[in-house]
Amino acid sequence: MEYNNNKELLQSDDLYQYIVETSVYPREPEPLKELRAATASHPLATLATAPDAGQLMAMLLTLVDAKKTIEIGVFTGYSLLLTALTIPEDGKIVAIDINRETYDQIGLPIIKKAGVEHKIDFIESEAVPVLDKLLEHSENEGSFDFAYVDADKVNNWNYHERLLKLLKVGGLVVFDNTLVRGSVALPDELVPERRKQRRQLAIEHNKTLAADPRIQISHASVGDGIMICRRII
Ligand SMILES: C[S@@+](CC[C@H](N)C(=O)[O-])C[C@H]1O[C@@H](n2cnc3c(N)ncnc32)[C@H](O)[C@@H]1O
Ligand SMILES: O=c1cc(-c2ccc(O)cc2)oc2c(O)c(O)ccc12
Repeated sequence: MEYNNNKELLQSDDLYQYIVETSVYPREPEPLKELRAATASHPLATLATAPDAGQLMAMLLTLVDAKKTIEIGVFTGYSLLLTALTIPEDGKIVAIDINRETYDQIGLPIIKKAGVEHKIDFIESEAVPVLDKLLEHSENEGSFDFAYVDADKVNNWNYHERLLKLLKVGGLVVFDNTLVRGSVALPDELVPERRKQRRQLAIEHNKTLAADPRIQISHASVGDGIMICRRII
């Protein structure tokens, strides 16, 4: 076993390029292309949701007819814009990030131009208190169709517990970065130091999700890995 230094999960960069060039980029809406290009020059550009993971997310949003959604972790807004473009005109997204600078500077002008800003309620805050506030109003319980979690990994279980209460039965929570560039399958000694903590958190979170009887799961090896969780009870 050896450490795969490819940017993506697949063992071949050429295969990843084949997938995005033949199936993802040709179908990617113009505003998302523009946002991906605008994000590329940011020093933290790799934080953005991968376009192949985004395409699967758009399919999931469509399949569950998502109208009311939550997003935790916005950065410049790639996954937020794809959600806003996918849900209906009267759909709503509660978008939470501790810092709105990259959203305001890079994402928002493109989101405004795309005509979907009215669907977004951006809240600049730690996410846990926002979810707790939503749960104080009983009408929010079981009312959301979809949630996307792409923020601080230490809080993933706190998000999961709260989101399960906010989601309808049949609703989805999708967690990003569940495979940490493939490092979850490697012995600790082969993992670069900078990735060890994220890898350990992902291994524990994936294990807990797999044991949670309240959800159906599917672990998809797109982007950096996404865990799709469907509330079943
Ligand atoms: C990986 S980026 C999100 C990428 C985004 N989904 C996209 O497609 O571009 C993670 C974001 O989570 C935010 N974040 C980190 N910890 C947070 C917390 N405790 N509550 C809310 N947002 C947080 C960061 O500020 C950062 O913008
Ligand atoms: O360090 C990362 C890297 C990613 C990442 C890797 C590969 C992709 O195709 C997309 C994204 O995403 C991250 C992330 O979402 C995060 O919250 C922290 C770090 C990273």
